[in-house]
Amino acid sequence: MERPTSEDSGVTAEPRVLRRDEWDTWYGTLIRAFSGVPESAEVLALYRELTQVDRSIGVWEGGSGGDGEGGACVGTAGAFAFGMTVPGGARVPAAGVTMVSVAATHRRRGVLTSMMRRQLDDVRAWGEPLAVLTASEPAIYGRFGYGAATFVLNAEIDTSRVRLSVPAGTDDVRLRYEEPADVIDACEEVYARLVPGRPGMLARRPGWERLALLDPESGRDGASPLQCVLARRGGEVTGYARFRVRPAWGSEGPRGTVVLDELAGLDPATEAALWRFLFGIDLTSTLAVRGRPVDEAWQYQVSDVRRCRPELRDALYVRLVDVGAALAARTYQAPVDVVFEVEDAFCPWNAGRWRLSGDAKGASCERTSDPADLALSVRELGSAYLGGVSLGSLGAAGRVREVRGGALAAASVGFGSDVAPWLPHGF
Ligand SMILES: CC(=O)SCCNC(=O)CCNC(=O)[C@H](O)C(C)(C)COP(=O)(O)OP(=O)(O)OC[C@H]1O[C@@H](n2cnc3c(N)ncnc32)[C@H](O)[C@@H]1OP(=O)(O)O
Repeated sequence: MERPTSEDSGVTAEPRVLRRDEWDTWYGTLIRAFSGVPESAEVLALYRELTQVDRSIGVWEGGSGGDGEGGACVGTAGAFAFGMTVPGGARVPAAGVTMVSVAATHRRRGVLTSMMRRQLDDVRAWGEPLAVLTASEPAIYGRFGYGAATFVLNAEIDTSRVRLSVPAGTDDVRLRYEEPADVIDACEEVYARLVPGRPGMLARRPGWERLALLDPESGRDGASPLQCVLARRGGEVTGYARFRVRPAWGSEGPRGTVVLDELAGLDPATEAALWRFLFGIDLTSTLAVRGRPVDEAWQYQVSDVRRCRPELRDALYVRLVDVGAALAARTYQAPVDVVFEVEDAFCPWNAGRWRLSGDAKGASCERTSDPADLALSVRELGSAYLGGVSLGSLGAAGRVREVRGGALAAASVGFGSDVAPWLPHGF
């Protein structure tokens, strides 16, 4: 089917960098594309502050000036400057693609495609080897080379029936209610210490810690304001949980729900103490958790995992913007020496053959004219990059072609990660 070009559909403007004074209009376009329900003033103010305008683009149509000035904003996209942990613990610059929208009046005319083109060219020019995002719909970004790389666990735990067995040392952990804002620095310190240990975690940029405290009444869905419990061991802060409680009463009595927002612990005993606390809050019978790591310990401590109703969900999508730099930035849990034949129609600078040699200490990845061992698209490399999706599984799905026998299994082991990659919060 022939598609109108951006020119014959009336969208003539190319994406251009946002100006600070255009933010309200630009953000208004985004909000409308997400249904138009207004955000609270505090949420709006924080996002205005966090937006990196010099890394944000918009498409403006019908303005008087040559650059579309004064026209309508019909497309938006931003790219936070993040540092993301990769296997081995290095922090790699990653553009956090965000706030993507196209006005419904201008959909399916190539506006998103033009923004993705501009943005990936920019990310490359900034020297950032990775672009990452969470997708409103998984079908959108594969064509631009993004692959689903991390998954999260959601659960609705029936705490009236499920018991938790905790490891030794759990009773040494002391918990205390605190005002969330009063202990934000202590919580951030815990968070920062966890970042290098898990691929996919993002070092928080200044100001991001305040996102976790935003608590507009409209977002509570009948639950309490945000509550916080701080964990200490031997006087030192070792973890925290932020949560809400939604009360409910049935004919049989109380059946409230604890809704977990965030939980972090520096050691297994602290984590277990926090989970035990959440399981046991009086007048509740459900613990609702979303977006947890897929390998989190509580799953192996419960008496009945089925009554926890676990559910997997795709989370972080990864795009290798510079294949060589990205693959060389992580380590490999078993030695790898493999030539990839990479297909990348959207970022052709990545296409062709690359030799990756590496182990648990480091890696190099260079262009080569040697014959290929494995053939795949950049999207599969993105999926496998953090060790959360195995190259072997992608091969079994027909998405990686093994050219040299044995190469797939060897590379698959090397790319794995002992700790499941995890993105703790959206952006
Ligand atoms: C990281 C984030 O911010 S995720 C948030 C993404 N934004 C939203 O979901 C808000 C609501 N939706 C929108 O604003 C728009 O529909 C967008 C941004 C998803 C798509 O914008 P458009 O300008 O319509 O996309 P564009 O015309 O460039 O489409 C390019 C291709 O992607 C396809 N496509 C676009 N959106 C979708 C979708 N939601 N599902 C499946 N395919 C899609 C198009 O059909 C087209 O395919 P083709 O090249 O085979 O013809």
